[in-house]
Amino acid sequence: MTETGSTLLEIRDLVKTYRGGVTANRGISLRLEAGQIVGILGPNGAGKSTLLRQIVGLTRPTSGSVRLGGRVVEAGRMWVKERIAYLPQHPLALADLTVAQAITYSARLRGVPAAEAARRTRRLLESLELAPLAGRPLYTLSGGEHRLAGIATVLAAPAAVVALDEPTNELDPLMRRRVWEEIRGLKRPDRLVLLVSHNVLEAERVLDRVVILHQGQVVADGTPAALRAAVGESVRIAAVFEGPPPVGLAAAGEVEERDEARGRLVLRVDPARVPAVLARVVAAPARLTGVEVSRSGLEDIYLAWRERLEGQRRGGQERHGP
Ligand SMILES: Nc1ncnc2c1ncn2[C@@H]1O[C@H](COP(=O)(O)OP(=O)(O)OP(=O)(O)O)[C@@H](O)[C@H]1O
Repeated sequence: MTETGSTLLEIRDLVKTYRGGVTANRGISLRLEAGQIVGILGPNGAGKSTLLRQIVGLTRPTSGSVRLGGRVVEAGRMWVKERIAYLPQHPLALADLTVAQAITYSARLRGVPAAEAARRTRRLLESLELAPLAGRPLYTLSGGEHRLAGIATVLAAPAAVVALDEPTNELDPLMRRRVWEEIRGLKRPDRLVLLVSHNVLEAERVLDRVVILHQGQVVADGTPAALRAAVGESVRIAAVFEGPPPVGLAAAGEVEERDEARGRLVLRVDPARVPAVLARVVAAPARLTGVEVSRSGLEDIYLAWRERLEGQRRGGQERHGP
């Protein structure tokens, strides 16, 4: 947990048990600071959306609290609406409005003057390539178009806390890139951007801090660099051969993937071993058609944490973390 004087959002011992008995969050405590973009990652059902909905005040915690600037967040309060902008995973609001109306309305709702709201609407329609859809009601849009329109409504008047649930879900690669640029552009010393994403590789480029949830608990929390160091720095060597990959190029524990049919061999090695292993890959008695060497990224960190947790569960251990 990061301890500084500039905590904007304080989450204490948050527990959420839904009617029906599913416990989605089991005692989450976090201090989140302004000036950061924080990613909440974790497998399906880990409790990410539940956490986000409690943070924005839409889901009431079973116990524990969420405080924004020291005040308990409660749904429907004007001060909460003014300070938190939220993109839900399945947006339903404003469905009868046209794309342009929804963006403008959202800006006006947060107190943006009419002329400025119109200017922002034009800019967002342009940058997110929504101009051809400006006059279409939201309910007529495709999944990806709807998501882009939702992002535009949030960006029209970004608040002190911007909470985005899967902002790039259903978007094509070009629009994903645009949206990541817009998210990066949201970073300001007085604003906290929180996002849930499964696009770990893309998220990594914008995140200052990563919180990994697993079964409703925080299992890792830190900068991407710190989390990388915690799981051990390693280098990934992905080689493609014509025909089945040769054996014996690396130690058994270093082989992450072997695909006989595609001739693909993925190794994960200690940085000091890279020259020796690469030399063997290149000198192997099979035609090498491609090789890619990369440092471990957030996706690897994430997978390593999952492996570790599953190992602990199999071993019947109670303790989480490295
Ligand atoms: N309204 C609800 N009523 C009952 N159970 C719910 C409700 N919403 C979520 N859950 C359950 O709570 C758990 C956590 O769900 P949540 O949506 O927070 O996970 P998530 O990490 O966001 O998952 P995903 O990545 O699949 O979106 C899941 O087991 C889910 O089925």
